[in-house]
Amino acid sequence: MAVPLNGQWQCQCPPHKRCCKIQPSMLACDLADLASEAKSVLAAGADELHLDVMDGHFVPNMSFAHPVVASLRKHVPDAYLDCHMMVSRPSQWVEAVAGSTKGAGARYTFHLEAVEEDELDVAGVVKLIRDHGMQVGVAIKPGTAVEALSAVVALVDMVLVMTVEPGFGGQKFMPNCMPKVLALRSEHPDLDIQVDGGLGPSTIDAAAAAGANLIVAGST
Ligand SMILES: O=C(CO)[C@@H](O)[C@H](O)COP(=O)(O)O
Ligand SMILES: [Fe+2]
Repeated sequence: MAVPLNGQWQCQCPPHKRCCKIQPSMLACDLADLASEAKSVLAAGADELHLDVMDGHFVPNMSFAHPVVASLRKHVPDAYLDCHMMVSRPSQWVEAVAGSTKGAGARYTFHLEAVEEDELDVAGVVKLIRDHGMQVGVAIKPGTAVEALSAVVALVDMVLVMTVEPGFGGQKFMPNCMPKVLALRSEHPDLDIQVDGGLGPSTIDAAAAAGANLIVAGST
């Protein structure tokens, strides 16, 4: 949890690897006023900014992409940018996103389901992201079994367990995804586990009890 300290927001978690963070999804804001919306959630204590990039192919919706992220970065040079890449062939955008997020740190979270057979394999995508200086997240959709992550979980910094079908904000939290969080947490006590979709006051407890420590919240 972040609290104000000497005019800045400081994380109060003990100095172990796992820390609880709230990551507002900027998809829910007035995108025509993205910079001031971002500054306002950071001033209110948001730990990181969650940026939902959608390509209209991997998901049936489009949002914004790296040119917008690059413009936003100039206004929030100190913010950690948590890029949730809902895109097909995730390796193709690594260089562009690395360029647009340069600064205080960024994570490139790609969907396991989006990696195509004729691009790099999953380990190759992870390496590419690291080689470009970003942290790595891997995401799974509600219908993807947690076992699909077994070969990749040791390679990444974070796992995102989607709690709605990716593509739209404002959907209902799917509690039936919690056993996946529980299974990951029991195997990986120090892993950063993110949940995304329908999180708010009435659902955050279930997610935290299952072991999620990174909470994305858009419409809430
Ligand atoms: O990735 C996504 C949707 O695909 C999310 O990040 C949503 O934008 C979260 O919004 P709420 O469900 O909290 O309204
Ligand atoms: Fe997201």
